Amino acid sequence: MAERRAAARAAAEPDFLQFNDLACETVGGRVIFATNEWFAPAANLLKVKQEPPQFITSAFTEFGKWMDGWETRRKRIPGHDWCIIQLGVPGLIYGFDVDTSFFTGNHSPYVSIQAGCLDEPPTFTLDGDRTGMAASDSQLAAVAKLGSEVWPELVPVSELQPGYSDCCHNYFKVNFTHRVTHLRLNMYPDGGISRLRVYGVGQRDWSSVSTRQDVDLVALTNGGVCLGYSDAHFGHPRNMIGFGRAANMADGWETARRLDRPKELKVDQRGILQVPGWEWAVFRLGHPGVISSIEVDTNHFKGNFPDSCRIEACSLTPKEEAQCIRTRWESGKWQVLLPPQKLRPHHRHLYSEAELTLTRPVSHVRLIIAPDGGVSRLRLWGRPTPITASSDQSADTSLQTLNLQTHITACAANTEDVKVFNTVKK
Ligand SMILES: NC(=O)NC(NC(N)=O)C(=O)[O-]
Repeated sequence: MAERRAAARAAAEPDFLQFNDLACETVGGRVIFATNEWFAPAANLLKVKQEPPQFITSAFTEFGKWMDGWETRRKRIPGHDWCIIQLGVPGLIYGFDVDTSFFTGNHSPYVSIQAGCLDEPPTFTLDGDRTGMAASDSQLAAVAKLGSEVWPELVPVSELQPGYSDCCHNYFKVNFTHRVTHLRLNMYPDGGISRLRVYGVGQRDWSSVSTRQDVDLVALTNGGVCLGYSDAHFGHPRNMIGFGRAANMADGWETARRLDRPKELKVDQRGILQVPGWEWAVFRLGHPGVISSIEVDTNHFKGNFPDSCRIEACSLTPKEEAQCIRTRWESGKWQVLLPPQKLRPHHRHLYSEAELTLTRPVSHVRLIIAPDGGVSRLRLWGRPTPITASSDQSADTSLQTLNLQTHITACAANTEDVKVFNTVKK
């Protein structure tokens, strides 16, 4: 019953929720200006997903009811409230979730979102105004220099549902093909919003990166993105490419226990479990490159780390990528990058060049774990390879080519995979 409910919920959710949150505080997203923050600060909008909005009936501050979101005072002057958010990872935006959890009777009735595409980040941070008056003239003048009034609209003025649990997610799909660095979130005329999730794919400026410098090519901050997976029961694989080390198990990739594990377990000469099934996650690198070292971190996974892992890689054109997504990544192009490795609990596994079996540039990788379990971080260190017009991977860096429709297919396929996984052995 619970599974059926989860499947129905997943079917109703938009596909863009599979992408990365480019504004979250953990990737460096921050609010640089808010017209008013009387009841609750706008910084709450960007809290990490693992900290869902709370409501504490008995919690009050000297300003009023404590709320876990951004809440302005009831406006008694002309205008509307708005704030400016600097994305932690500039990139292409595919959709928003404006979450109004627990704002009932004080939620913002209308919202719109504008995009800033700035070459130079502003050098100031302005504190939100808690006095209940309008932001000062000098604050507004500084913000006006950003041009926020004229920024293009990603979400036109739209009605918001209040924060009851069955309608608090207000999803907005976006069709905008420019790299976004900032957002202006407008509330009409005032009120509260608990969280803003900005789903997209990072776009790093690679011109400043030397081809002789090792970088984590799959990092979210460098434009890496998860394009498919077999199971994400407890944690999404995109968490593995997040910033720093994982805060806890929820900040990693964790699958359900596979039901096809043999009743009696056996190991081979290397001590690796002999099991019929495995779980997988595919990533596109932020830039094609030659991978020279790998980190697989099972931090926090102590009784539920995978027995072993291996990594495969390949180089795909956007057309080939679309085809792979349609066929659920069963393409024959995969080649072994890291042969099977026995894993340890709660441990940072480092693999050097000598242990890797591919020396050519790749654009996609597939992490395979057996039989199931959790991995908190995956780091793929390597050198970005120069892109020539004739190169196979020429368009891979232009994430504008990401085909959302094929991604939807992959997500639908994964839902099916979860069903298949419960009854059929791989
Ligand atoms: N009970 C309330 O939530 N009142 C007010 N909001 C807060 N946070 O106190 C309001 O009406 O805007």
